[in-house]
Amino acid sequence: TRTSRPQRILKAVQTKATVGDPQSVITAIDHFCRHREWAMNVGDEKGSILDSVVNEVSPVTVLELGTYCGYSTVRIARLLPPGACVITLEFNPDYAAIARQVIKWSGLEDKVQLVEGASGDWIPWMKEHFGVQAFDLVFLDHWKERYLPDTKLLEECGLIQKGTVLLADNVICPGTPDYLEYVRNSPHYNSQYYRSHLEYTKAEDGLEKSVFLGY
Ligand SMILES: CNc1ncnc2c1ncn2[C@@H]1O[C@H](/C=C/CNC(=O)c2cc(-c3ccc(F)cc3)cc(O)c2O)[C@H](F)[C@H]1O
Ligand SMILES: [Mg+2]
Repeated sequence: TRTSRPQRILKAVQTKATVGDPQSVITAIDHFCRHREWAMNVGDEKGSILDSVVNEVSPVTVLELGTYCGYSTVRIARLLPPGACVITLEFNPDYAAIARQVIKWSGLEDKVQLVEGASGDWIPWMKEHFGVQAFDLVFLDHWKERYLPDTKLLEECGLIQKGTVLLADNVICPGTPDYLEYVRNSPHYNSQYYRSHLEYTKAEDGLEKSVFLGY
């Protein structure tokens, strides 16, 4: 049977990127998705904004919701200093398997903890299972209707503390209206919108950065 799009993305990485060179992995995926087949990676334009937020926060513990093929996982992990790590949740086993190989090809497996499972099931176990006190940065890029419930769950589990930064992809396209309304109107968050474009297209999209101010 036909290969899947994630399998074709992995093949592009394995034929075009250099083992141990994260930037070449990012470039290979962007080239494939711009010139061969569109895919829902955060992409190069929004990816540069993600990079600037990671550099600004210089996080020790990062949570990523929705790994897909691991493109943004590699973007984040390549900027982390020794000792810092990104925990990334992916509940589709086929995507998780591809992402593990993309992350391995980039040479960043020591900075990544890929957890195969659903955010709603795993968030309550983060403290106990991974010894996480609170996340410095959360990158939301999973099912759009889960951004708000999972943010509330992170708050309830004490995983969002004063200074934690939430960075959400796709707040315009496909859109996350209930999440936007929440973070923009809550007195506990300071929110700002980074206008950009939907990956590999001219359509508008953007990232919302929300800093938790404490209770
Ligand atoms: C619900 N809890 C989950 N836990 C763990 N993994 C999860 C969970 N939920 C999903 N996953 C996992 O996270 C990923 C899901 C990403 C969804 N992303 C998008 O839909 C998305 C869509 C577009 C898009 C825009 C315009 C258009 F015309 C068509 C598409 C652009 C984007 O940048 C996106 O991120 C993965 F697939 C799923 O298994
Ligand atoms: Mg996205």
